Amino acid sequence: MIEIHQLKFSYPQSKFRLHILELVIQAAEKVAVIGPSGCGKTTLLNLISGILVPDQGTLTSYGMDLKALNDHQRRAYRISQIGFVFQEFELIDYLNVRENILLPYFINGALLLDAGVHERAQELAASMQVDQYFNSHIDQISQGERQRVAICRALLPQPQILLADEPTGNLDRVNKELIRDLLLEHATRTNATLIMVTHDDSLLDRFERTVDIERFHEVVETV
Ligand SMILES: Nc1ncnc2c1ncn2[C@@H]1O[C@H](COP(=O)(O)OP(=O)(O)OP(=O)(O)O)[C@@H](O)[C@H]1O
Repeated sequence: MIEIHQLKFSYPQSKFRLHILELVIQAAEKVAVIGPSGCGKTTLLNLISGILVPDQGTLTSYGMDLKALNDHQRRAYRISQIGFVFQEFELIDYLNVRENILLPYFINGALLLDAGVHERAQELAASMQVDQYFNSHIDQISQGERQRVAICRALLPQPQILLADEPTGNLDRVNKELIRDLLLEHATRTNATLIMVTHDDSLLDRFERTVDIERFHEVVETV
């Protein structure tokens, strides 16, 4: 469960102020996050993942008060609990599909790359319908396939919380729905919490809840 109470956050040298009075996301809930551009959707995901830290208030994730953790503990939380999928995929062009999926294991010493992980990578690629490209380079596959590879990478460490920031933004209609459905199906199968930011109202109907960030916070402009 993710619980936010009286959270206040601002960036240095920015007039933007995020103030979320109360937001509770249940464990394993599938939530779509909406709201106009600049209202703080990405900021919220970065707070939940521990990349950003609230200035005030509390943000508790699966019993952990993120503000009370030190940098090392927050990084450990992020590596062990969070899977992040981005609009721009953030794949590495000079690595092949398999290497991109395994990337978290190359860069995080805390994750152990053993035979089971290799096997799971193969299974995930099959479930995301990209296993036939395992040894292909990223520039040899389509946009929709790239996003599915990025999802495999996010899912491989078996995160409890899957955060997706406008993951369908650059895709055509068929791929938008496919990516949404694959995220939902995988989160359901693994009992993960899924929080997906989207601007596309036509994708909302399959989520358990839609959270409109504007309704949860007030933006205070200061001079
Ligand atoms: N690193 C930063 N430093 C300063 N200001 C920032 C930073 N990142 C975001 N902002 C500002 O914070 C506000 C909220 O940004 P955020 O990216 O969270 O909005 P968003 O709702 O995700 O927008 P969009 O739908 O356009 O992606 C914006 O006004 C943005 O300019």
